[in-house]
Amino acid sequence: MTYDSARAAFADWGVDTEAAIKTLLSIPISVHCWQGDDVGGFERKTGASGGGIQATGNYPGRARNAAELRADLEFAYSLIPGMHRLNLHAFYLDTDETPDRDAIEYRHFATWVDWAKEQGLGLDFNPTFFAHAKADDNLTLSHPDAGIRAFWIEHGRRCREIAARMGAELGSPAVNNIWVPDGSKDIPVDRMAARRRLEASLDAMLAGDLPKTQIIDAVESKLFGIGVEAMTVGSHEFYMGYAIRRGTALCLDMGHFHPTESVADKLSAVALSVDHMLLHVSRPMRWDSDHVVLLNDDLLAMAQELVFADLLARTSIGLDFFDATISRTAAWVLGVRNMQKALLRALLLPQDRLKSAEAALDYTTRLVLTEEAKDLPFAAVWAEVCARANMPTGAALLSDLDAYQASVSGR
Ligand SMILES: C[C@H](O)[C@H](O)[C@@H](O)C(=O)CO
Ligand SMILES: [Mn+2]
Repeated sequence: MTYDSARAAFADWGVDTEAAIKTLLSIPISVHCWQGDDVGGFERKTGASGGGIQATGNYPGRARNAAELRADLEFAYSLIPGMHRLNLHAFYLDTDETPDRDAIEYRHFATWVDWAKEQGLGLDFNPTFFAHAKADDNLTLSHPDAGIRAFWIEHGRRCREIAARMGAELGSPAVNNIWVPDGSKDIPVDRMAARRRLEASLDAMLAGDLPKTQIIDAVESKLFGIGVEAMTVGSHEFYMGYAIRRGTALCLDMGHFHPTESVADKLSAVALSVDHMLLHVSRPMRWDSDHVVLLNDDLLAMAQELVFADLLARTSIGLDFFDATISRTAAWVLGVRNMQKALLRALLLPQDRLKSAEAALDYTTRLVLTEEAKDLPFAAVWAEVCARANMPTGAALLSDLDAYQASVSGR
């Protein structure tokens, strides 16, 4: 179907495709750097990821340094319509120096900022509380040892300063997301003490106001991880309460809840108590497996909630998956484009008619419209978005992805 016919088909439903395209192109997606190198980071001395997160697979082409990662990202962005962000973890510093985590400084990330300026990207940031000897107990900010807690507090404090400087340099606040792996493999007897220590460490780390125009602090909960099956210190209830008490943003990772829970359903509930939300868009399979996101029901529901609940302006959309069994650049491109397709579909739905039917308790109309709308020509509008950006769709996308993959597979 041509775009003009699609536009007319949507107009019959009272939907303006041009308005939908304009909104879609205004939504930045924060692309996670860690898909490009299997969450390895570029410190010159780390071992395994630890913290219960691990990429599996050995596909050729992993980025081995910041320059390779930037080249891979540039390629990925070249196939993603719109202007986006990069989500950088602290252990992706770009320097010949070997500062420990409690000694990193802005200058160790300056090349990333220069590059982001050149590319017109925003930056987001994350302290890295894993892949380090002082995280080997799967305890960091909640560690019983005050010295270890102090080390991680200093790391987190420095990361906030770095993130704020990035935000200032780029004129767009950096979301600084805090995820710690802390937990217990077997049943603990003093959960309260661990949670009190985490709260106190977070308070120490987040002490001192930084301008909201430069940084948005966020906290990320998790249900469980490998090696911390019995208890995660930073559970959902812990961080939801913390975000409300301390006024931070709350990160909802789609892989960090029980598999039967709908993370989309949480958005409107959380939004009543928390000003800003961060999404880690992911695809858990049986557990927090971080598969590449598909255009599936979970993603469509998430996008629909963002649009219908009018939450786009106060939700940062980040991705969090890593698959080393396929081309890493293809994983990025596919994942981001799927998020965009889901948003576009939500923007193209007859929102007002659906909401009116629901408000009138006319569930028949709501169901019929919902189901019939599934036949609308969304693909033609997406193809138009890509054509205007000079980017391929369909099988032609694969040729571009394959060609780039071939150029890096000798790494
Ligand atoms: C690398 C990320 O910080 C990490 O994936 C975290 O966000 C997470 O989701 C851990 O399970
Ligand atoms: Mn996450």
